[in-house]
Amino acid sequence: MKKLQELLSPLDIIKIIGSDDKNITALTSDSRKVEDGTLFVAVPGVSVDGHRFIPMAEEKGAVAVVCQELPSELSTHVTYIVVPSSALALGYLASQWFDNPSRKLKLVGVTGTNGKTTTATLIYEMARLLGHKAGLLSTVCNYVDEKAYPTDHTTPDPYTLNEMLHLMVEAGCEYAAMEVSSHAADQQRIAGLHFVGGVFTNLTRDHLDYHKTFEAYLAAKKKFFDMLPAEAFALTNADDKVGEVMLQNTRAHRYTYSLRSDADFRGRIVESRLDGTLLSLNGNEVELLFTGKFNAYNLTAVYGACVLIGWQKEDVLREMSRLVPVAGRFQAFHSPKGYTAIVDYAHTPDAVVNVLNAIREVIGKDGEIITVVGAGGNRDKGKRPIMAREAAARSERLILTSDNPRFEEPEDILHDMEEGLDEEARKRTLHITDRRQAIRTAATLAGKGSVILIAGKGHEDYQEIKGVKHHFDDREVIMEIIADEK
Ligand SMILES: CC(=O)N[C@H]1[C@@H](OP(=O)(O)OP(=O)(O)OC[C@H]2O[C@@H](n3ccc(=O)[nH]c3=O)[C@H](O)[C@@H]2O)O[C@H](CO)[C@@H](O)[C@@H]1O[C@H](C)C(=O)N[C@@H](C)C(=O)N[C@H](CCC(=O)O)C(=O)O
Ligand SMILES: Nc1ncnc2c1ncn2[C@@H]1O[C@H](COP(=O)(O)OP(=O)(O)OP(=O)(O)O)[C@@H](O)[C@H]1O
Ligand SMILES: N[C@H](CCC[C@H](N)C(=O)O)C(=O)O
Ligand SMILES: [Mg+2]
Repeated sequence: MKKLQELLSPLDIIKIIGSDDKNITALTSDSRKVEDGTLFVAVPGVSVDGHRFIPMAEEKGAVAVVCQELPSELSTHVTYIVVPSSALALGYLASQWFDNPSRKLKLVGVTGTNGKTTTATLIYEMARLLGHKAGLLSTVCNYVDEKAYPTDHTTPDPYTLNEMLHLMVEAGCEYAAMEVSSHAADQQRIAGLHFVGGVFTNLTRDHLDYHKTFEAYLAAKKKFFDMLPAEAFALTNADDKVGEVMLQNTRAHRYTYSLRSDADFRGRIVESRLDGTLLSLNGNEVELLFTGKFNAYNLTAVYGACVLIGWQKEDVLREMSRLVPVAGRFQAFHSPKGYTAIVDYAHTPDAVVNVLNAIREVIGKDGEIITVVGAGGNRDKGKRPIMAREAAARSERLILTSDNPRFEEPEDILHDMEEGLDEEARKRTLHITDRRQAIRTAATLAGKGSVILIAGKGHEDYQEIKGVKHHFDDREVIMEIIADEK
C-alpha cells in the first residue's frame, strides 16, 4: 500500500480533482486488472485508447485515475489527476510503486537494431563471472541473479519492468543490464528509470511497420540517450553512421568503440574461425568463443561497458574468454556428414548480411553456404525482399520458408520475399513453406564442408500461427536430423 500523494510526487501535473490524501492498494494501466483501491492510469495505446476504460475501472473500484483528458462524467469517490502524458506518468508511478529500484542498482541499458540481447546478456554474465550478483532483462529470458523468469517482450511494460528490478534489489543484486527496444523508448516504458550507462550497438532497417520512417526509428532510440543523467556513461559505436548522432544531445559522459579507427575502446580482429575469434582490445589479445565481425563489435562494446561500469580492466580481459554465446545466436551443430549447421536469430537484412559475411570469411569463396530463412508475419513487410536478396547474394543455395506467420498467410510472406530475387537468384532458390521440411532439405543437400545457416528464429521454441504458439525449435530439429545421420 502507498499514499497517493507520495506516488504522485515525481509527476508533472496539470490539475488534480479530488483528494490526494488516499491509500492506494494497486497500480495498473489495464482496466481488466483493477480492484478496490486501485490507481488506474489511462494510456492512449497503439490499438485502443485507455481513456475509454475509465468508467470500467471506476466500476471495478478504482479510487484514483491518472489521465490526459478528463472523462465526461466525474465520480465523487475518485481523484482525477490530469497529466501531459499518461505513458510518461506510468513509468514514474511504476518506479515509485516499487520504491525506485533502478536507483538501488547499477543499471545499464543497451539499444540498437541488432546485438542488444548479446551485449546486455554478456554484461550480466561478466558481472557474475566477477563475483557480483546481477539481473538481466532481455528478449530471451529475464534473470534475477540466477533465477530465470520467462519473458515475451524485449523491454517489458513499466510495471513488470520495475517489478523485476525490485526483485533484483530484494535478491541482493548490485548490477543489472537491460535491452531498450525502440518500441519501449517510444512508448515511455523506460520513463523514470535511473541508468548508470547506455550502450548503442547499431542502427539499420527494422520495425518500420511501427515507426513508419527511419528518422522516427532513430529518434526513438536517441530518446534513451537524451534521458541519461550527467553522471552516466554513453558508449556508442563510432563505426555506425548514426553512432555520433545518438549522443548529440546527451548529458552523459561520451565514449566510443570501434573496429576501424581510434576510439576509447578499440577492437581489432587478429584471427577469425567458425568456433571463435582472436580479438585485440586496446592492444590486449583475447581468445573469444564468438564468431564474426558483428560479434567483435558486440564484445568490444561489452569490454567498454564493463570498464565504464568500474570493473578492473585486467579482470574483465581475463574473464572475456569465458563468455559463451547467447542461446540461438550463431549456435553451431556439427554433422557426421561433415557439414556445420548454424542457428541464428538474424531477422533483419543487416543481421542476415553480417552473419553470412561472418561465415564466408571463415569458409572462403569456394565453400558452400545453404541458407534457410523466412520473415515474420504482421511485421515490417519492406524488409522481406531485401532479406531474400541479401541472403541469395551470399549463399550458394537459398531455401525460403515460414517464420512466425502470425495472422498472415505464409505463402504471401514468401511471395514478398521472392520479389527481391532476380532470375539468376531464383534458379538457386527453393520455396518450402514447412520449416521442418526446409531444414531437412538443406541437410540433404549439404556436403562435407558446407555450412547451413538457419536464420530468423534463434532461441524461439515456437512457431506462432494465427494467435497460437506451436512448439517448434530450429535447434531441436537440426539435432534430430544430425542424430539420424549417425
Ligand atoms: C505495438 C505495441 O508495442 N504494443 C504494446 C502496447 O500495447 P498497446 O499500446 O497496443 O495497448 P492497447 O491494447 O492499445 O491498450 C491501450 C491501453 O488500454 C488498456 N486497456 C486495454 C484494453 C482493456 O480492456 N482495458 C484497458 O485498460 C491497456 O492496458 C493499455 O494500457 O503496450 C503494451 C504494454 O506495454 C505492450 O504489451 C504492447 O506490446 C505488444 C503486445 C507487442 O507485440 N509489442 C511488440 C511489437 C514490442 O513491443 N516489441 C519490442 C521489441 C521489438 C524488437 O526490437 O525485437 C519489445 O520491446 O518487446
Ligand atoms: N552487432 C551486431 N551487428 C549486426 N548484427 C548483429 C549484431 N549482433 C548480433 N547480430 C545479429 O542479430 C541477431 C540478433 O542478435 P541479438 O539477439 O543480440 O540482437 P537484438 O538487438 O537483441 O535483437 P531483437 O531486437 O530481436 O531483440 C543475431 O542472431 C545476429 O544474427
Ligand atoms: N522481437 C522481434 C523478433 C522477430 C523474430 C522473428 N522470428 C519474427 O517472428 O518476426 C519482433 O517481434 O519483431
Ligand atoms: Mg533482443
